[in-house]
Amino acid sequence: MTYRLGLTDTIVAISTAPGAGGIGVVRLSGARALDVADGLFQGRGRPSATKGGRFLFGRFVDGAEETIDEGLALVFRAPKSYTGEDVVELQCHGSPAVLRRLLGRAVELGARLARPGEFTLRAYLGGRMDLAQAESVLGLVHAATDTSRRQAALGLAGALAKRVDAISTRITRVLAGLTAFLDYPEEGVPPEERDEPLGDVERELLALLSTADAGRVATKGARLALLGKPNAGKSSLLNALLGYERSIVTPIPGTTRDYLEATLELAGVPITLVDTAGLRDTPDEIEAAGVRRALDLAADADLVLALEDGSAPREALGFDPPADRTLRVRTKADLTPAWSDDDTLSVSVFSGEGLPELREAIRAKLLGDAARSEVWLSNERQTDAARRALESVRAARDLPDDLAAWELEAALRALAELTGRDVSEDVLDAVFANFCVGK
Ligand SMILES: Nc1nc2c(c(=O)[nH]1)N(C=O)[C@@H](CNc1ccc(C(=O)N[C@@H](CCC(=O)O)C(=O)O)cc1)CN2
Ligand SMILES: Nc1nc2c(ncn2[C@@H]2O[C@H](COP(=O)(O)OP(=O)(O)OP(=O)(O)O)[C@@H](O)[C@H]2O)c(=O)[nH]1
Ligand SMILES: [Mg+2]
Repeated sequence: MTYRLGLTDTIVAISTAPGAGGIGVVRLSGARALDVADGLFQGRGRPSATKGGRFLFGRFVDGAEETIDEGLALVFRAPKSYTGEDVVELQCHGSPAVLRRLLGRAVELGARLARPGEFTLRAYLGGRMDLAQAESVLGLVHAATDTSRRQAALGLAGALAKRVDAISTRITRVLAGLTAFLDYPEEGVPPEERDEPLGDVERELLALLSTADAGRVATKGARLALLGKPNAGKSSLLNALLGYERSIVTPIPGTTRDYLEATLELAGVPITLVDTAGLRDTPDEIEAAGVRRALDLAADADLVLALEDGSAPREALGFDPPADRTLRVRTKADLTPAWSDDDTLSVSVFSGEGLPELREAIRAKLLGDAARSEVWLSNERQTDAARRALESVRAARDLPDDLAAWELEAALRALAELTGRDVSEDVLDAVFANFCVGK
């Protein structure tokens, strides 16, 4: 399927969520939107005779002029609309039956059902937003937490494109200098016109790339696995973080056998907590399977909480925690400590001590410095483009002027791809395929 086909069609879709709602919206966009609206709406005036930015009250009628529902027709005239084309919104009562009849009537009158994301695709192709903004629309539609909503809202306002454009401008300036000097190779470009600005560009790209993990975590959420020896207090900590007794706790080592998941929101990030079987060698086949599973879960987790009982003599963890994504936790801090360690957070689920610090440490580990950054890279497509730009800039720094110019051009292309000024149809297909119909 390619999106470029059918761009002259007038499209229609139900834009509100499925199910009953106070109000439902059917949206039309394209050259014939006003005609189609004329054919199914009867009010004091005709949509085609209405100025942009105005609405009409009336009734929606079927082919036999029977009333489907009463409601509003909102008229937007090209180019002042979401898509940049003529748009009519039919706002009716939000029942699936009404919405389907309206949709069917619009199709009878010549509109085509919109594909997922097609309204936003038209807005993009019409130059009303860049690709990063279109992805932010998707982010806003799917925002599960306030952090992801905020990032998407910033993206929609063009914050990412603005930051990328600033980087591109610096590269372009260096490139212009290089090109000017290409005719006089014996002189060479002075460092303040080449090495210094490229160093700045490299640092800016690195800073931008450091936000990618946070962007991914904010949109997709993170998985946190609790690991440790039997009786370390894993299930107790899971329950304490959740605020309810999800997992069985007993004084008997080996209580948790299969893993168990629960979700919560922490620092605006959707988190899946995974409780696992205590790590030990055991002849019990079921428990041993649970232990193997625990190790697999740790390998896949975004963050591992490695728990050790602070009230008992310290023993080996029983596994190799992944260094860059582990937080070490000393449990049962309300009891007399048997050991201590500066790199370990002490918590007690009984007294509650250390729990706020643990939440903060989780937040810092997942979001890092990005929490302070204004804009984040929010998906793999954007991150990949930024990474390629960085590679080219780095390569350019070590190359003679003529080859460096070639690399800088590649960096500029990668950045243009990031904001979507230079993308292939395949990329567009991939981006918009994730949208829902009506967006
Ligand atoms: N009813 C409704 N609500 C909605 C949308 C919509 O399409 N319909 N949106 C869809 O995502 C979002 C708002 N986004 C929009 C962005 C631009 C225009 C628009 O018509 N812009 C014109 C006119 C501006 C003006 O009159 O000042 C323009 O920019 O030229 C409409 C919606 C969220 N709420
Ligand atoms: N005093 C004290 N006891 C705790 C604390 N956390 C857990 N315990 C006790 O330690 C015992 C084991 O706790 P669990 O949460 O079941 O430990 P686990 O790591 O899930 O154990 P397995 O499922 O067997 O691997 C229970 O008796 C808990 O009440 C704590 O903070 N303080
Ligand atoms: Mg347990």
